[in-house]
Amino acid sequence: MSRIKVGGETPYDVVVGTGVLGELPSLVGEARTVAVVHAEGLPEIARPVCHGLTGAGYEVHPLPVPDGEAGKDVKVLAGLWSAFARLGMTRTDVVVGVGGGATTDLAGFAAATWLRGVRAVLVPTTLLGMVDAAVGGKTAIDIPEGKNLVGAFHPPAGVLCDLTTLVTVPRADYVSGLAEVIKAGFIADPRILELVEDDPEAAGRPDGPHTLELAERAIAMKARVVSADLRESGLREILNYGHTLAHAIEKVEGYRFRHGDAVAIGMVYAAELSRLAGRIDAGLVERHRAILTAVGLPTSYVTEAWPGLRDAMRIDKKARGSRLRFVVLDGVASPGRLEDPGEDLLKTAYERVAR
Ligand SMILES: NC(=O)c1ccc[n+]([C@@H]2O[C@H](COP(=O)([O-])OP(=O)(O)OC[C@H]3O[C@@H](n4cnc5c(N)ncnc54)[C@H](O)[C@@H]3O)[C@@H](O)[C@H]2O)c1
Ligand SMILES: O=C(O)C(=O)C[C@@H](O)[C@H](O)[C@H](O)COP(=O)(O)O
Ligand SMILES: [Zn+2]
Repeated sequence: MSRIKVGGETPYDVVVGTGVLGELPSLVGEARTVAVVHAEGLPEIARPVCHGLTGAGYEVHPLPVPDGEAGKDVKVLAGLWSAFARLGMTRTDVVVGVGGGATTDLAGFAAATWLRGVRAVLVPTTLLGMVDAAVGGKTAIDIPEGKNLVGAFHPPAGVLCDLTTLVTVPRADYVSGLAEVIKAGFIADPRILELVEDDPEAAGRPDGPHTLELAERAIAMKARVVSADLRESGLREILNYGHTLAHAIEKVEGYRFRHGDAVAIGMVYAAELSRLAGRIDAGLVERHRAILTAVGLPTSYVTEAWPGLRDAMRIDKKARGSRLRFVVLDGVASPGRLEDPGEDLLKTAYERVAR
């Protein structure tokens, strides 16, 4: 078991290991009521969490929410607020979020907004949730106008990553999580890229020889970044590599497209932009395609979708007024920004990603 420290105004631990559920009460700390927000399709994963907390003396209330992205919805959030009111949740009580990144984003936002903020402890049960979504305090829901447009920075009080939960994750969802691990490799940790390239098949399995190391490396990278810049005033933007196009794809797909798959395509797009801007060579762009393809991630998207995607990108959170800003690379582990690239560059880069 390892404990990765996240610093900042409200420091917390990310506990990572196999069979570590017993650590949960120590992360929850003092509370009377614990509301366990979990994906409704995962009762068998929520049950041991609730059981462990009840055994530790808490008053535990399971609150099932729609699975996946369907849960990141204002009506679902309002349902949680009503449930918290019925339970009489006070500022000393705790929300525990159990599930994939979508469920922990929702649970975190519910905690951020209830009574203007109560503690959230997150128990991510997908690779993507462990290495990215549950760490760093970004919480959000989607609206038809765009992805994660309503949310808050609300760091969790603790994160528990029990790798045993990964064995039931559908393969496509596991591989989708690898996109964020690979993102961590390109922006900050070349060793991640080497580990995946050495044996892409093993990287795509939760029982692969390097699963723990890959997860720990990605979490440690994110912990370093968010410890220094919780509110994304600069450095934290690097975590958004590939996300400008990714969020546009998710929006035009009505949020029925896996986040990590969209990030994979978005990273190839950002790499193409980097190359067209003269910042990296073609070899590094091809390295993106090769590693993503090797693990089974998509690297291209529909040609005709460009006008809709271009429109959707206008509302990207990194934009300043009408000026788009992209995270690009100047090399592996050397992220930079590309300001207001111009329509020709944006379209030409897309043509290289289109199929
Ligand atoms: N807050 C952040 O910093 C941040 C970072 C990255 C991604 N995200 C968000 O995370 C979401 C994507 O997360 P995700 O890829 O985990 O998707 P997800 O939450 O939609 O989960 C994918 C599917 O796996 C199921 N599942 C979860 N755990 C399981 C398990 N142990 N066994 C079997 N099935 C399981 C879920 O019910 C769902 O159907 C997106 O909404 C994205 O925007 C947030
Ligand atoms: O933590 C961050 O910061 C990230 O950008 C991580 C991303 O992987 C994640 O998808 C995040 O939710 C995107 O944030 P957004 O601010 O672009 O909605
Ligand atoms: Zn992401």
